[in-house]
Amino acid sequence: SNINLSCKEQGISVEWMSQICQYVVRDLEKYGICVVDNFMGKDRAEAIYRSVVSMYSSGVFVEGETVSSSLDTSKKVRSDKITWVDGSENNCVNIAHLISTVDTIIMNSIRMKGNGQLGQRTIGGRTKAMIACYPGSGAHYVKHVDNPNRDGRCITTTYYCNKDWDAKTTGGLLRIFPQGWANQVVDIEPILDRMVFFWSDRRNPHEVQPAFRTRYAITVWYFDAKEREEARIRFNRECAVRKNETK
Ligand SMILES: Cc1cc(NC(=O)CCC(=O)O)nc(C)c1Br
Ligand SMILES: [Fe+3]
Repeated sequence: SNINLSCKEQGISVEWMSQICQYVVRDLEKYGICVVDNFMGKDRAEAIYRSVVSMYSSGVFVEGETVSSSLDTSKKVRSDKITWVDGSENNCVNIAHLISTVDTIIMNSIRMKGNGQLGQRTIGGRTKAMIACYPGSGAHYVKHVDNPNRDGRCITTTYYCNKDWDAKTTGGLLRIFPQGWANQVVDIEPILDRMVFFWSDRRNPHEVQPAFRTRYAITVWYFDAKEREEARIRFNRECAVRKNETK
């Protein structure tokens, strides 16, 4: 089947792939969140870390849209710097492999048709990979929902490549407040080679707590085909209305 083909092409073991997909399907259905450690293997994870560090020092990162103009980072909604890659850029060969590995997992997990949420979904594309850098000194991201208004994004996948991260001293936890879990929170340390999958909608409000060391994360969002199409139709209709108004 083409699952085996894509695994062979990418040098991924079919056993590992089917194991991970079972975790993803089970945990997304049950908790709406799935954390997988040792995702790419230590060597490749450290190569990804070196790539993002060198990209950051080459100055390609830009400010994530800041709501408040205040320079004081504690008042900003978010203080990360971001850059978007599709994996073809130079020094991104390992990030390209990360993206294609997540693609294969998402496609296989959908095909496994968990009888719950995943079963009803058809993944229709994804964003590029957004590399975010929280430059330390208290950089954070306030509590938010990735997709509060049905823009099409259904699964958020975030990969961490921070070597020797110790959240006790450097903070930077991803804290998720899963809806329907009373006041339970899920604290996830952004450690090297950790992959997190979670529903992008209102089920998973989350924040990045202040980080006191440079913190990197690579995020790819996967679209639900139907929801994305409906969002596109709404967007085009709103554009048409706006055009009429300005006439
Ligand atoms: C640019 C952007 C990034 C994120 N990332 C996180 O929430 C934190 C993930 C982490 O680094 O642990 N979310 C949204 C809604 C936008 Br937009
Ligand atoms: Fe987010």
